[in-house]
Amino acid sequence: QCAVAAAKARHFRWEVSNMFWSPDCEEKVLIGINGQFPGPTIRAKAGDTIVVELKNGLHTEGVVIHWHGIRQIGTPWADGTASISQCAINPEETFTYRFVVDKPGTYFYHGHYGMQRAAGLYGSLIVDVADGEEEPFKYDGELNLLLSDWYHESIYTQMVGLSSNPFRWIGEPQSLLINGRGQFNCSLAAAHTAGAKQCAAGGGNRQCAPVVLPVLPNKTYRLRVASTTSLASLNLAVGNHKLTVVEADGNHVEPFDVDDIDIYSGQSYSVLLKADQKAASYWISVGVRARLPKTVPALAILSYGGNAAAPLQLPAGEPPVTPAWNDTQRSKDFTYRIKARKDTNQPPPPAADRQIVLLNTQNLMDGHYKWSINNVSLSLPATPYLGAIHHGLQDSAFDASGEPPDGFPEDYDVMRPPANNATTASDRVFRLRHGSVVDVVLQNANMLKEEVSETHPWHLHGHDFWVLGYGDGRYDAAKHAAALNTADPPLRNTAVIFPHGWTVLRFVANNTGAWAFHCHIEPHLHMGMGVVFIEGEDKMHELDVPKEAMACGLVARTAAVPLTPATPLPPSPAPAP
Ligand SMILES: O=C1O[C@H]([C@@H](O)CO)C(O)=C1O
Repeated sequence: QCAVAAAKARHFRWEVSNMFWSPDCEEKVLIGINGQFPGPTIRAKAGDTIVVELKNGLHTEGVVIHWHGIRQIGTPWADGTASISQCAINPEETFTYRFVVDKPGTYFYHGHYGMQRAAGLYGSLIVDVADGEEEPFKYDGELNLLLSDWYHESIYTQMVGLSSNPFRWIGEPQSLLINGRGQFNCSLAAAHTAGAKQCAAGGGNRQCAPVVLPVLPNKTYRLRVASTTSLASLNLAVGNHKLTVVEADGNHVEPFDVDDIDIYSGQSYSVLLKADQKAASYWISVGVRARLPKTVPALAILSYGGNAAAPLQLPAGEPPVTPAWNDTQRSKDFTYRIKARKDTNQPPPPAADRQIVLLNTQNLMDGHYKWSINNVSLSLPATPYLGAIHHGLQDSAFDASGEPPDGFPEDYDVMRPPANNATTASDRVFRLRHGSVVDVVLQNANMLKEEVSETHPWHLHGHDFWVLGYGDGRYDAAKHAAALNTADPPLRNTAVIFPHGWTVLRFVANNTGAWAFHCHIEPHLHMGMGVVFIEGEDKMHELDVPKEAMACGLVARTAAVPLTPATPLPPSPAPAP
């Protein structure tokens, strides 16, 4: 009886606003929630309903919040993606998100309108197992690390640069943040100099004081690590401690031991750490991977003694050095080791109904830098797809005359810069048959620069997918399909493509909605690096979409002429005495 009654609604009343803050000891303006940065942590149990009444307290711009990793089964309008699942919430308006967190795991939430995530609009979302359930691994305590990167330039300056001709790239971040805290001034010195260590004590500024994680000797801790960086791929290492990886993106993985973990934007991990060392404290380093770093590592402190209020003992010795940014083989070795946990594994369907190949290229469009998928750069429509289809307005709200290309020419050389730079922008969508099994081949390619290909973490909304395999060069089904892993592939919501490489994913298109699938690097998405999947188009008119979610574009106009509302059922007559 108790187990059934346990699921509950958890209410949050939030106001988003701009505020002065010093995340890396330099004062800037960022986007916070209820006066906090990062935003408040949501903690719930699997099966709970989360209700967030979100007031937009920004002065002149809309806002939405995406609940990253939550599948929104039956509530696609609560996915929080502007132009896709809802209209941006206007200043002074309040919108209520209501959704079920169906699966335990380490998640986070963030803005999904323009580049608001990079302005600091994010926080942790942690879902514990339901009452009476247990994780398949044991630990005594938990530590939470939300990783991000931080730019001193405002997101407006960044966005204007990205869309200008000539192009102005945002460059590398000024600081890396752990739970919203970094130390820019210290990072001017090498992170391991004595001065930096002093600086790492925070210089008395509460907002940029380093994170101290209290542990008790011989206890085992679950470190929850999530990355919501705008650009940086990261590596996390804890001095003198091994880590055992047990969870990735809200799914169990077969445990394996490592010295450090790579984590790409949009991903999360749980790692177990045994506090089995002798000193009073140890450094935790978070460093940049996959791009030539111009940002020094962020530092936090693992403090034995268990009392966060005790005077801080800076660790003796050097912080651990995270692996070289360009040791791609090491990143591949780590990533390829991630497999579904044996005793909780649910293997994927053995075959797909449809394969979509997505070629990732950097292109020029009328002199503007774009990222395109099969030579098409995503441009979002004024009317959210979900609302447009719900109202039967496909033909006028976006280009519904066809799908974007689902492959690229046989003779295209993924190792050379694109010969044809005439990319086009489009708001076309892929329409997936409800319940069909879809394979996506993400194909990386050369940039406009010779010999360069970058790492991209792709994130799917509304689903987890199985990662069936990775490889180098061009994916060739005849050569590679047989070797894909359909036995114990990990379930994830964000998977990386390595430079000049490919990654194959499989998912079941059984969640009615409009779902973004995109590179989680904020400037890359802004430059068009994504696609949209429409699932259950024929069922979308049945959805109970709150009217306030759709008060913009063509749907705002139809809302003035109300749809024929379903006649409410009359109240049941009182039973005869
Ligand atoms: O999108 C990008 O643009 C720059 C560079 O390619 C052009 O300056 C870069 O490193 C990206 O990831």
